[in-house]
Amino acid sequence: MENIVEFKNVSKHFKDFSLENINLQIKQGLVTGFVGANGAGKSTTMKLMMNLLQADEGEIKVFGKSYDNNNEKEIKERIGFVYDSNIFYESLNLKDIRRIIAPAYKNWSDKQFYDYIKLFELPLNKAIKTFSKGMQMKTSLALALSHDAEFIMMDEPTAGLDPVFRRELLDILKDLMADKRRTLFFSTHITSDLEQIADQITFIQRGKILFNESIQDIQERFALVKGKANLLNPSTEKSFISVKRSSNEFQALTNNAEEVRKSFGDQVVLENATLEDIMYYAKGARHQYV
Ligand SMILES: Nc1ncnc2c1ncn2[C@@H]1O[C@H](COP(=O)(O)OP(=O)(O)OP(=O)(O)O)[C@@H](O)[C@H]1O
Repeated sequence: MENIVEFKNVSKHFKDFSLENINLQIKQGLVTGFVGANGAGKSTTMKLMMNLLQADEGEIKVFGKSYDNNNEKEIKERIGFVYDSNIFYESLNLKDIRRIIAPAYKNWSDKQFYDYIKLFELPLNKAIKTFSKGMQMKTSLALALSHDAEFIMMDEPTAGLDPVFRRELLDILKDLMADKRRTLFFSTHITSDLEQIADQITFIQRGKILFNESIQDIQERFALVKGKANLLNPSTEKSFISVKRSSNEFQALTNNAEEVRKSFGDQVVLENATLEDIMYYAKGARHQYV
């Protein structure tokens, strides 16, 4: 499977925060969900992908090309970056925006644009400032699709949307992905959206990628483990990413369910871990795990 994006040992340092040694591959035709706590580095990673920020170390390739050698325009033609807020001058309407944006793209299709505007039920003549958050999100998506973007990147597209529109948006995204020609990468805090649509999950924590795996692998490897607290000692605890104790019992997260099954047998109970469980336990992780 082709890599649409590839990060090799990428680092970016700010005064109080660093993205460290990021290795990441985004595969063609898949939906990859990007999760991590507030401030974990998701937007920074996406800005690096868009060349809105430049890495201090390492190599970034998009469609197999780096941003040097005057490749930027060619790469950007093929990306639709869906922002989470209105980036256009607010008194413009959709007709004005089309007039400004269309000439910038070789692959622009007016037919696609008007088809999506109709599908998304957006008004052409109303100022963008009157649009709801959901309408602004649809506008960004319609623009990305009108230049036939192969790689669609969205920063928290479902944040602040009502549940009905969220589901509609997920349906639209599922339809777009049906022919596997496009690749979708989006950040979110709403893990239930990912359970509906994602093939792959990239998990970032404090500037480090903890894993980038298929949903199936995550479901197989990760589990919540429950048992009596007297089973815990420094050696057995090594099987767990993090452990929460109450007086006589513990609950823990493992990323190696099979090993835990072998070593603890029926002394413990294993349950499927949701993405939310993984995020919750990973916050208290005692060590780096991949
Ligand atoms: N230009 C910048 N200069 C200095 N620090 C920055 C800059 N951009 C981001 N940061 C810092 O980098 C860290 C990561 O920010 P980032 O926006 O990437 O996180 P995030 O995972 O997208 O968070 P959220 O889920 O809250 O949107 C934060 O501590 C932020 O303050």
